[in-house]
Amino acid sequence: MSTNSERVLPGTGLGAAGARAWPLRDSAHTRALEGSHPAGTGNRSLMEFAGLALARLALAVVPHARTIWVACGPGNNGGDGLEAAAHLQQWGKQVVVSLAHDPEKSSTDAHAAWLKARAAGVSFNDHPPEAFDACLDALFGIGALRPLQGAYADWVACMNAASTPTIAVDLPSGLDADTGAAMPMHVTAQHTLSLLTLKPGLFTGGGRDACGDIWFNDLGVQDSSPPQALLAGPVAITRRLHASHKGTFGDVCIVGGAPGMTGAALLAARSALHGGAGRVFVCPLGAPELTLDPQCPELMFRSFDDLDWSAMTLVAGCGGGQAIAESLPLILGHAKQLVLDADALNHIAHSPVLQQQLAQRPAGHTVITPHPLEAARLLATTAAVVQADRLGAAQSLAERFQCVVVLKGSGTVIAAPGDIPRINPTGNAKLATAGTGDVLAGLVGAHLAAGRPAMQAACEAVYRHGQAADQWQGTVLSASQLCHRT
Ligand SMILES: NC(=O)C1=CN([C@@H]2O[C@H](COP(=O)(O)OP(=O)(O)OC[C@H]3O[C@@H](n4cnc5c(N)ncnc54)[C@H](OP(=O)(O)O)[C@@H]3O)[C@@H](O)[C@H]2O)[C@@H](O)CC1
Ligand SMILES: Nc1ncnc2c1ncn2[C@@H]1O[C@H](COP(=O)(O)OP(=O)(O)O)[C@@H](O)[C@H]1O
Ligand SMILES: [K+]
Repeated sequence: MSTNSERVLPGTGLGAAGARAWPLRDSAHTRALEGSHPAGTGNRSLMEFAGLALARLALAVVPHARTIWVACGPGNNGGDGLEAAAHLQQWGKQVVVSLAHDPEKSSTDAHAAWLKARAAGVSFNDHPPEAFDACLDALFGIGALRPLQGAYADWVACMNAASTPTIAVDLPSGLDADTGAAMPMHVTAQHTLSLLTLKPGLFTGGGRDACGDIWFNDLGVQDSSPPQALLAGPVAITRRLHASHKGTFGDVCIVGGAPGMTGAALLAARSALHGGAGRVFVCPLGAPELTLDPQCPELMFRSFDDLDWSAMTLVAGCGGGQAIAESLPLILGHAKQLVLDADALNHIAHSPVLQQQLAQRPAGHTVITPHPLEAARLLATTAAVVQADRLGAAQSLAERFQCVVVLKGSGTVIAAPGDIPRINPTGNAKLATAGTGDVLAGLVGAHLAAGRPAMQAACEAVYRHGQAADQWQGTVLSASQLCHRT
């Protein structure tokens, strides 16, 4: 029997992380939606649809499994697991269910599912079977609020230690559905079936590592209300008009590269060039004697004081060190379009005057690209706080500084004032190497210079940057190599 769920990540097609954009909905919205469809569709409850979808997915991804362990929690997530257990047992599998609660005290639907599982001949055991071919994590979904302890913690440890696949019901137990923050004890699944809605926490922070492949089943409920976030879709290929010239694609100027960090400016510049900018200038703050990049002779080197950059897109801060500080008032005041990265952001974080200047720039012309620590400095908090709610942190930065924010890391978040935040589906840990952020800043500059609105420029650049890493065949990807492939 084939699955009736859709695979969201990884998408199908060459290196495609996400084949299309998906609406993401948080747990408060999900509960409200559930409340408006208490009986599901037809005569079946949502839990019955969920259980059938789970059983069908299990059969599709582990078709040869004979013994399936279903670990069920006390809430409706456990109920979904019991529904699936009944189906799998009826389809000839040996199903062992573990419960650590009194099923007589469950919700009406979960109690009915327990009765069904018993009637189907499922075995019940307080301990996991000695050997199992697959496991369903039906411990906790959107209702898990506290750290997992006792039998639940033991079962999570057992799932994570097993060499057989785990399929998480709705979300991996111990993962926050809204933020992607993972509790110290959480399930690391090979597959996750998100039910009724796709939750944002699956795609950012700890989500990607905890979920494995991500699947979705809407349980037959259509929802056209505005989402709380969007999973960004693929970038449309733009055709270059025949009658175009280098001026059509805009000028990018890279200001950065303090002593010892000239490479950061060069990486950003090469990336802007390969990303499609018409002309790229470099103002190396720490190496005025530098007049040529032999590996990229297209780049033009100028002194920042002598160049008329007023009509260009500026990318400021890559390897900027202390040297970028004195230029920032001028840049913030006069750059037409601006990307701020690294040390530019660190200086702004320490200066209320620069912060005010940033917030007062004309709307829609500025993109900042902090990693979590840079974001924390700007918000006067810690990287751990930022990581605990990446969507919230990015949106706060966007509102506070009135600009587009690219909060980098696993599941990069792109936010703009008054807009729905996006989570980028592309990219992987091959990008976790020095200089890839400089490449991204240059690429955002190229997309801005080509005339894209700031939010679109940021989303496109982040998607392409990650896609290049997803399509890279080698195990190691250097920033220099990445520049050429975006
Ligand atoms: N909503 C929907 O649209 C649909 C929902 N569906 C499914 O229902 C799931 C949500 O169900 P849910 O609301 O019952 O929450 P769930 O995640 O089972 O956990 C809550 C229970 O766990 C307990 N508990 C929490 N932490 C604990 C801990 N550390 N250690 C021990 N106990 C702990 C908590 O106890 P309490 O806090 O009340 O003491 C409560 O009893 C959802 O993810 C999806 O799978 C689908 O069937 C159909 C559509
Ligand atoms: N595990 C990962 N998954 C996806 N993207 C990642 C991962 N690790 C790093 N990246 C990406 O790599 C880039 C690193 O940027 P940054 O931390 O600024 O590095 P640097 O300052 O050395 O250039 C960002 O675009 C980030 O999103
Ligand atoms: K679960």
